[in-house]
Amino acid sequence: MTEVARKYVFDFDSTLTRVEALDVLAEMTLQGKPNREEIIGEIQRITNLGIDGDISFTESLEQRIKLLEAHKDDLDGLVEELRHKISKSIESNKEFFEKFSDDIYVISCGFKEFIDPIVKEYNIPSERVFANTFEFDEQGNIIGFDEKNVLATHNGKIECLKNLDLKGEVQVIGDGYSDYVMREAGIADKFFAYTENVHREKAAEHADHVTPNLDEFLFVNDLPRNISYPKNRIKILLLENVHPAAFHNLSEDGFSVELVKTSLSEEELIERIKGVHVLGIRSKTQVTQKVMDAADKLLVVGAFCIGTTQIDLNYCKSKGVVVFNAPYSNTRSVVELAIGEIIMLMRSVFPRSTEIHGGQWNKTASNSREVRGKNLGIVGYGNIGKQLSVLAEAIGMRVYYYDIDDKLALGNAVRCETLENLLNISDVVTLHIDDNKANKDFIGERELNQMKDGAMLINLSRGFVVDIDALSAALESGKLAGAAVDVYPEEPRANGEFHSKLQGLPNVILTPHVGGSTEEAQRNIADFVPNKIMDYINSGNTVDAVNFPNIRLPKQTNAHRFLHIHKNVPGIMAKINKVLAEYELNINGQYLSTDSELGYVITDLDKEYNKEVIKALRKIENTIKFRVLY
Ligand SMILES: NC(=O)C1=CN([C@@H]2O[C@H](COP(=O)(O)OP(=O)(O)OC[C@H]3O[C@@H](n4cnc5c(N)ncnc54)[C@H](O)[C@@H]3O)[C@@H](O)[C@H]2O)C=CC1
Ligand SMILES: O=C(O)C(=O)COP(=O)(O)O
Repeated sequence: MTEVARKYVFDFDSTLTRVEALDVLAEMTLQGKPNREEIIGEIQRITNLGIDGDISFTESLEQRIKLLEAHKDDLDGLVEELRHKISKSIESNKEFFEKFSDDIYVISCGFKEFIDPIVKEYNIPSERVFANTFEFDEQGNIIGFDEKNVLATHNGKIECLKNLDLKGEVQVIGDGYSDYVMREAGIADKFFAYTENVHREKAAEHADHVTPNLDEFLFVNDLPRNISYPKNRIKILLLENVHPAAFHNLSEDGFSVELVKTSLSEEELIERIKGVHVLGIRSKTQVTQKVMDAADKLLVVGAFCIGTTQIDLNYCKSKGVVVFNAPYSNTRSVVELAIGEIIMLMRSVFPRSTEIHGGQWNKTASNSREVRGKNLGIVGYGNIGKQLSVLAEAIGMRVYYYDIDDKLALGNAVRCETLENLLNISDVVTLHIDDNKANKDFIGERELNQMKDGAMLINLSRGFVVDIDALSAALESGKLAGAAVDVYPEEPRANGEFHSKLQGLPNVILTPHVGGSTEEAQRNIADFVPNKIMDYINSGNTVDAVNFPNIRLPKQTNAHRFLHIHKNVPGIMAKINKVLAEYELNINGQYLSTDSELGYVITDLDKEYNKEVIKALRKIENTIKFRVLY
């Protein structure tokens, strides 16, 4: 694996560190000055002009140093600051710098005074750091730089590298055009545009390879690295307009994320799923067997909602694909909408509103009632049902509930033994049963007839739960005095035209599946689900997975982690450990979680391993998926 002859030439600013050091120095030295912002802006502008090669580098340096008004004493503070600003993937790959120390060089147009102490911690000695040096006056003020240094001149890096006369293949890793020119001049063999901190078009355009982090660089060169597969190679496809924070959270962690506003049809998804490692959906997208069969790289499906029956959970499991959802993030939003709708329906607010919008003043108390003292029947006493129970009591309703499971009654809520009991006594019936397909037509003609005359029905659960024909008939006949419906048997994939039998009926509130669509809920989901996804991809954790044995793993440093997903048949563990023993691997820790169909075993190893072991582990009969984490 070790290429003895290869040399690695790193840029410093915005490559090894996340920042341009002189910008940081400016922030420090200009503190408290009235025109600070202006000067910092100017320094950044000059820095960029220099980096992109639009003004000569010497010129850029001169102008900046003048504006800086820095002193020798400021440099200690700067170094301290830079220590906390090492690029994330550089920091996590210290091992590479240790192992290849002799072959690593820094060529920078920055200054040795702050570069040396930083890169020293990465085993790069001062003699392999090529950079400018400051000139100070007697008081220690920085007044200039050593103009004889080639690095103070335009394209000085070319000259510097030439003088070094390095043997073997020379690879340059940097973010700027000044790094690329070494390759253009033919002195370096390859240029890697390093975009972890800043993406400079000019550098990327000319690169042999754009590397969004050091992991990618190490992967391409097959060098030792902290994670076995660079995160930027992990593709995440987020459908159905999930909150932009999800995009931010996942991109921040280094993944390649694509956002699509709408849901996709099965055919479209089959087309798009190829090469995708993580799929994010909401309630609309159907993850069917055909979709799964087309998914050649899929590791995780994230449902950015509560419901998961749009996903073939078992088939996902059989393919080793873990599914997460957000079981609580939008609960409160649904509950608040239910409370609002109960009041709106009982007061006939929508008919009054429609009349007045049409120019009709109709002040009347008929069919307008308080909710206080009325019976609320909650069907499905789960997370939503229970929270609704508490809030409804707080506004004076008498709560009854029905659930197939035994559920503890909260507050003064009263459990009904049968659905019929509940339907018989409720002034408002609200549905919060889960999205299990067995709940299809749960409320049909018979159940509607069991309701009190003039009662109201709310459905915020799933469209297929209510027989819409029967509901519209009950409303038209006056059996029911109103309804609020948020979910429909057929819902469009994108915003646009929509038709339902319920349209135009009086005292019927129709909403387009927005029970969980609040800014707060969507924001919460955009944190919750990506955290689960990242936890699985980065560490192998499956806590809260809906279709997979749950396991929380200890964090490992300086270890290798193998994830092995297999059918739960006798003897697999023995086979795995036999292979590990054959390759003389020392096991640091091993964790197993199973259900009746599937086994998930995680093995931590404490030393380098022969890559052949991976092939051998993959070959074990009944293996579903195998992944090396780091
Ligand atoms: N409109 C919207 O935007 C949203 C809709 N939902 C839907 O709300 C529903 C409830 O969500 P959660 O309370 O979080 O679910 P949950 O799983 O916590 O509660 C569901 C409850 O329904 C009960 N249940 C299931 N089938 C039943 C049946 N046939 N008869 C009586 N009880 C039954 C279960 O035992 C459970 O207690 C789900 O269908 C979910 O998809 C959730 C969020 C937003
Ligand atoms: O959370 C759920 O189950 C919902 O029904 C909300 O779905 P949505 O994310 O709005 O498509």
